[in-house]
Amino acid sequence: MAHKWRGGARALSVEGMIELRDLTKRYGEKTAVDGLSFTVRPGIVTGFLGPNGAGKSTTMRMVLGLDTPTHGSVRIDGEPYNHMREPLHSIGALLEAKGVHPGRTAYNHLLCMAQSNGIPERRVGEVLEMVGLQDVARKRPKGFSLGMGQRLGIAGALLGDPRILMFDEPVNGLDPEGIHWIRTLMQHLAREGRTVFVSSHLMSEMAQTAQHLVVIGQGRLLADTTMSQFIAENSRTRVRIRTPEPERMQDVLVAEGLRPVAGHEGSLEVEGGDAARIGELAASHGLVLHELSPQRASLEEAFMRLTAQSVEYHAFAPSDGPDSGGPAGPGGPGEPGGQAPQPGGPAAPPGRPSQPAWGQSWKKGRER
Ligand SMILES: Nc1ncnc2c1ncn2[C@@H]1O[C@H](COP(=O)(O)OP(=O)(O)OP(=O)(O)O)[C@@H](O)[C@H]1O
Repeated sequence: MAHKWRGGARALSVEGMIELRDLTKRYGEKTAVDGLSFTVRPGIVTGFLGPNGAGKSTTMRMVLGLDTPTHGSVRIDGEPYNHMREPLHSIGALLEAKGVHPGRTAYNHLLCMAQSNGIPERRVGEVLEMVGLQDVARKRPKGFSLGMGQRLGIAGALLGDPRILMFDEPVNGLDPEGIHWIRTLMQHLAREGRTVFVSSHLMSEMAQTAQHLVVIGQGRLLADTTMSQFIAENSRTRVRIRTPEPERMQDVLVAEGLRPVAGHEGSLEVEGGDAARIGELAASHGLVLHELSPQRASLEEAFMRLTAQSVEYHAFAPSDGPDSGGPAGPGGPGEPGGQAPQPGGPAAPPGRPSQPAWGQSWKKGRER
């Protein structure tokens, strides 16, 4: 990956872009992708998010011409994938299902890909080194760990030194070191001016990796926006208050038209409250505060709010029983057995209707 991509006249138009226009895919009665239109641009990592079954993999398969759209179109660098003579030079992809010939070594697998795309053999050694698989180049991938398999898939994606890279769930099942490696690689590729389009279920991972987000639910576009705008537009802020006189504080807040709810460990939480105003109110009533902290919503929370209506298969967390609405305890965010804590992310507010537990108890029921 020696060069940076520089813009010529073509680069100003469509080069490095993936353009979807009214893309639709139906499988019988099922509409997997429903009129999607968006453009993925170079120089940044674009995260592609959506609950299970939202249509991410189907969309990515249509980008690569592996599935035929029922309606609409996808263009890469201005043309459909199937019109490209040597597509690996334009777009490299890692899809969930890896097609590796069981009898071929890692080296030969890449060599076959290279030969069918007019790529010189020396590039095979280069990409194996880039992904750290040079020592196992002559081994068969069937004995590879999940992480090694992902690295081999990424080596294949990088083979043609393409300007556009597309990864479907690249960190699925990887250990922290593997996740860190892929994240760093994607950011590096984007800094080189490449287009990086990556799907993931891991909200916290996307928060650290992507600058732009495309969110879909049940095949439809829900958001196409920057990361910071996405969080701001789809989440509400909350203020946490801790005081030795919670009842009196509550009365003061209610008198101001605010709606405090019982928070974690005896705290009060106010949706949409302004911390400065609450602090002034407390001072004017002589109330001692032990904590007054705005709770910034995490990407995970913003995502769940946005997609709550469009998840395909709902399952409910154990907390949906009689205890739902109580203080966040074990199993709640940040607690053992709960969702991964988010940097700056709040605990689930008590009193709020429970939402499906992300990544905990959702299971797909595929017709495939
Ligand atoms: N070949 C197929 N035949 C029938 N239905 C399909 C087929 N492929 C996908 N679907 C359905 O289309 C919908 C979208 O599936 P898709 O795999 O694209 O979603 P996804 O967002 O990638 O999900 P996940 O994150 O769980 O992988 C699902 O309801 C799925 O069951």
